[in-house]
Amino acid sequence: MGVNQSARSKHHIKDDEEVNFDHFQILRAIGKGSFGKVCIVQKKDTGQMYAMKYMSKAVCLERDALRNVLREIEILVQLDHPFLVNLWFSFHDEEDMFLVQDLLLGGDLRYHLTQNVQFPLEAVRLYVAEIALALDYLQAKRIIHRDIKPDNILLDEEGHAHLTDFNVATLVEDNQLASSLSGTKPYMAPEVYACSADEIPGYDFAIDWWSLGVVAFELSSGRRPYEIHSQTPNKDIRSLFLKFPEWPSIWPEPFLILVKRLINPNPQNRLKTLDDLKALPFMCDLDWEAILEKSVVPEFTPPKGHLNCDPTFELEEMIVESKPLHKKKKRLAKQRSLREFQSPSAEQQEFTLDPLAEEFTTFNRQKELDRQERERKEQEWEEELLRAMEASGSPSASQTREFRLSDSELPSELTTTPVKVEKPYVKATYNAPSTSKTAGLNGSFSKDTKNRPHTQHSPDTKKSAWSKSRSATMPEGAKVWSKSRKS
Ligand SMILES: Nc1ncnc2c1ncn2[C@@H]1O[C@H](COP(=O)(O)OP(=O)(O)OP(=O)(O)O)[C@@H](O)[C@H]1O
Repeated sequence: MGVNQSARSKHHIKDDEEVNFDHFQILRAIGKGSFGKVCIVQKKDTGQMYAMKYMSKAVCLERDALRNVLREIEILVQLDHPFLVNLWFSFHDEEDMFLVQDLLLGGDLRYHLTQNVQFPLEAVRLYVAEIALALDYLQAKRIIHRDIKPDNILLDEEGHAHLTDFNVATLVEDNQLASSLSGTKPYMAPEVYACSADEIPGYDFAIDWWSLGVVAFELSSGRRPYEIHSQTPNKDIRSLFLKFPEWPSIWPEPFLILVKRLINPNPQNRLKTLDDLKALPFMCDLDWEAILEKSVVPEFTPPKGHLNCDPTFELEEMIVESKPLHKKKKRLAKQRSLREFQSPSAEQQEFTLDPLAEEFTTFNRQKELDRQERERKEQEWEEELLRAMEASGSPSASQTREFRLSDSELPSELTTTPVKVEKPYVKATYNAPSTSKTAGLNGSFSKDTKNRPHTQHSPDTKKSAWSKSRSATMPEGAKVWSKSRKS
């Protein structure tokens, strides 16, 4: 479904307008998670397609999951990597919170496992390399994902892997450890369980590399190294880790070494850096630059011609859903006009349902990219001007630069100001300092184990990494929604 040029200009969004639900055309439902649903959308002004995940505020509140979503968004706005599912926009309305992300049409690895795809080792090698690049990037930003599993690795149409779902991710300060029992049981590292049993003070990035090892094992054999399910008691899981897994005998030695180094119960001896991975015999002849540029062709290409997802999501949204997304506009308009006739106290009630609304981070990556592009062009223009002046015998570039105003001398809203000085004319460019806003999340995030099979989330009680990360800087496009609560 295309949006032609005139239709796009009709949908032009003003610079000062916040992105919202009306800016997207809903195309079809493609997925469902514990708290939200996912559909394909098209941005009306640009025609660009995205995946839009939307979560009911009421449901999240009821299941004590609101803080996790706010936290996920705060982490996502800081990230941009070829092997992550990147966030483009986040916003909310009275009913839902929306995350608009890269659209990955190749399906998740869990879907392909259930379709009995037998991944060749070459394919697994590339997944490991791509996810390892993403982990290395996250590690540099001090983020532990904590939920690496086939369900959270989405393929694009060519078959490249992208890590998603930062719902239980955490940000740790230097020399700090994470400590909560978070993740999905069969993929959780031994030290996560040991920490929950109070035997160790915490764990670090090494847990993500363990999970990557479990994923590599599963993709290459169709089973996991240890027989662990969501109901397996933690103490039984811990005794399972005392034995070595049964390694498939058909695996070639270099691949076996890779998996053994990842699934090492001792985090000190585990493979946990990109450099260590690159040095392994199974990985050492890879062209890592080409991998990062996605120019290595994946061995497994997701089937084209049909959506790689369960088709029942679409039917469910159309038939069963009591608040279907495609009827949202009408529904909200009706509710809003109804509210106009209600007492202010009813309006207050709405806000009591939405206690964290003021901490929601609205985000617009497009705006940020546009700003960067504008700055790049201004910079180019200035350099060209200086070159031309030098060539024509005008004051040298260094002399000319003396005429530039410093940032502090210019009004903050100024982007480009021609300034007249003694001849020749000099253009002073205001290079806006990268502004940062501080996230306003309070406290730790909550436990929401009840309705989420295989997944446990709980607060990092032994330290408050997240509360420390409250001062994390965010890109220009991010801002904390600041509508004051009516109380
Ligand atoms: N960016 C995306 N592009 C394409 N499909 C997606 C995208 N994000 C999610 N999906 C699909 O939608 C499904 C549901 O996604 P969602 O993140 O809500 O669920 P989940 O990871 O299973 O959530 P949870 O772990 O919270 O239960 C995924 O399994 C995936 O197949």
